[in-house]
Amino acid sequence: SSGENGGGGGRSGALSPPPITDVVQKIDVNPPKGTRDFAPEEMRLRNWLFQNFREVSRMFGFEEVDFPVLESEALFIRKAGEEIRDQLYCFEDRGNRRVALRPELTPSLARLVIQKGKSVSLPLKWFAIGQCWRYERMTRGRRREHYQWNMDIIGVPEVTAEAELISSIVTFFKRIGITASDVGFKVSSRKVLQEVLRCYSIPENLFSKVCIIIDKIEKIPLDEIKKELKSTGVSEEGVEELLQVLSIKSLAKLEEILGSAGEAVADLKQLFSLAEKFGYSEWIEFDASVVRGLAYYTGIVFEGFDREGKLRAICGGGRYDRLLSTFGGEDLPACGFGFGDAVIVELLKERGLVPELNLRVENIVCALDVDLQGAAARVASILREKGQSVDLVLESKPLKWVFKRAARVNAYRLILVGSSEWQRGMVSVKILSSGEQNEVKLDELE
Ligand SMILES: CC(=O)Nc1cnc2ccccc2c1
Repeated sequence: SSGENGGGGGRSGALSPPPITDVVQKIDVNPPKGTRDFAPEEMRLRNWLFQNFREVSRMFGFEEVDFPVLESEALFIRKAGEEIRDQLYCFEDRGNRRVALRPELTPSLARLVIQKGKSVSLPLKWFAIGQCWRYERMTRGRRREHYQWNMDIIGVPEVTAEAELISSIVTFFKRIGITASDVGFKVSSRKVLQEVLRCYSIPENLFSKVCIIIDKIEKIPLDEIKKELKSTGVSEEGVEELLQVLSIKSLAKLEEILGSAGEAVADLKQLFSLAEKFGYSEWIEFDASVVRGLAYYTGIVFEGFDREGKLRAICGGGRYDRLLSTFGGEDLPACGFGFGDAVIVELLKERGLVPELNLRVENIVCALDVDLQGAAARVASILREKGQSVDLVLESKPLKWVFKRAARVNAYRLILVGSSEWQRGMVSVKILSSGEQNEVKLDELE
């Protein structure tokens, strides 16, 4: 506590002890449970990841958008029994409004599309990278926040949109050294379930609930799944038929069961043929058990998985043609995906693909005595005006310290401002890798 609060404390000598109000109780310097800090090394990796997200989005002609991390709770209240709903980070604000930290980006995107209405021309190709939140009991020790890359195409009913989205993710994986032998995409369509449920005259409004239950098929025991399905109103026979269909791993088999007339088979055949044209056939496989855990998907769904089966889904997405109308907007065909920043880093570590990202400063500039500090500042400004990075030594330090600092910031060269050279308008430049040192006129420094 310095002079500003009048009382004692401050730096000058041993005055009276600071008034009791100034003593801050020891605070916990760790971030809140389930959240992370990004110190420089972690931030470099995050920036590298996001730069690749952005570069791929740009290559696919997508425009970046963003939304508030705080949204009206109503945006996320869905009654399909999703996990994301149980873990909503929601509260009442000082204006007595029910608000929530967004658990995903798609509803915000839908909201903005409706808000823009006729003023935007279709198709929209938007991407966002945003922090998403969940509140879950820390018993599971899982994170409460992560960053998600989303890409969405609004206004395209054809499967070409889903094929384009998968192509963008494949492009991303290839950019960071991940191959089709590392990961794959399981692809299916919710229309498969829809067509089966129709055979058993299950009412449409149960469709989302059934999907959410089925999404848990690998997470909870099978008889629990059956129980939940029956309590939702699916008949014994319907449950058996559903589970039968979900185990299909080939499109041909699916066609045998569902026939060739339905949209599910037609969409999936088109997707696989487009995948061939895009050149990523070896990345995708049909798997009828993929339904994804978000209520609003209506068609093709897909998820990226690691072929060693050690990690959770890397990314996931699909078609959600009804989401806009649930917000009172005009229905618009839409599809998109979410790609989290956590599992991918685990995968990169597993595969030894985390890049070496060292801080590199081009110059470290140091005055050799205290009355040359101004001269050193001038040298730093000249270099910075040329767009160069400079770590300017801000206090008088022994040369030993300066060399240590130069190594720490991984400087390319050390520029020393000494009085005899400065009299002659020169500075001393040392290339730290080779040790080569020479004097350079100030106005010839580049
Ligand atoms: C692996 C991981 O951290 N998952 C994660 C972490 N935080 C979240 C926060 C909101 C929604 C989903 C989330 C998912």
